[in-house]
Amino acid sequence: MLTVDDVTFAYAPGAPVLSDVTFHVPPGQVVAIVGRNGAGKSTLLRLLNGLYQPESGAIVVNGNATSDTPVHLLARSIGTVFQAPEQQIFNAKVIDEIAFGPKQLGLTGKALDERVADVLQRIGLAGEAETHPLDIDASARRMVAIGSVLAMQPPVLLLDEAQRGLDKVAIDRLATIIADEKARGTTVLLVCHDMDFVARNADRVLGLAKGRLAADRPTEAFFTDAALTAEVGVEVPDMVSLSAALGLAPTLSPERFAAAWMARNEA
Ligand SMILES: Nc1ncnc2c1ncn2[C@@H]1O[C@H](COP(=O)(O)OP(=O)(O)OP(=O)(O)O)[C@@H](O)[C@H]1O
Repeated sequence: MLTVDDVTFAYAPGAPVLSDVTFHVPPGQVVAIVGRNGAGKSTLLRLLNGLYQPESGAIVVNGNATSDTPVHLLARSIGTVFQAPEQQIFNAKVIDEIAFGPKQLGLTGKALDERVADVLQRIGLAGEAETHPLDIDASARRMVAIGSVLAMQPPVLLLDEAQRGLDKVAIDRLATIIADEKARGTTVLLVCHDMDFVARNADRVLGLAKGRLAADRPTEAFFTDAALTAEVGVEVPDMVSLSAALGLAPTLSPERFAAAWMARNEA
């Protein structure tokens, strides 16, 4: 569970980069935060994991107010995969990188081994457990960084452009991981410029424009509102642009697209 209430933040006095931002995300929901470059996404993310404090308003992560929870304790509630996550890697074996976080949480013995084995399998690297993270390809290395956060089982998971640089197989694997986390009741936030990835994985979209929350809609309702996507300044997924190009009602659903296409051809 994540609660952001009326949050305003400025780097310089009198020049807020986020103003009056309010949203709540329940457990088991996947929310994408989208917007133009400079809209305030990374700033919001740093507020959520307690690296910055709001000028006004409040943020509560899994029952912990960011204003009075030290960042290292907050990290137990909110796991962040930063952009360029491979820079978070510092162990000499893939398995040690995955085990590091759970060990810090006090896991030992069978519980630790099972947790690590499960994550290695989920990130597709069970066969590379003993390999040095620098000896696997960039996509796999990124999966190691994602796995090291998953291994902590945070109730809130922030993925900042985690799909960027992944190969096709790894992107599918990440989609499965997101779906599994959702099923486990994790609150998942994606900061993402890839609108096809957002359309495929998010239940809901928050659109930031000039530091304000311009959109808070279910994913399909967001992407099929041309005025809103223009205001937020994002591309629409291929399925929506294809529907529009063919003069069909915009949709993210291949089934609805096919039904509309066939109905028109039969008419
Ligand atoms: N450390 C900083 N000091 C001063 N201004 C900053 C700082 N970091 C970001 N900004 C400014 O705050 C605004 C929001 O930036 P932010 O990085 O949060 O946007 P973003 O949506 O994440 O952009 P991008 O998609 O390019 O990552 C921008 O105007 C940016 O120039």
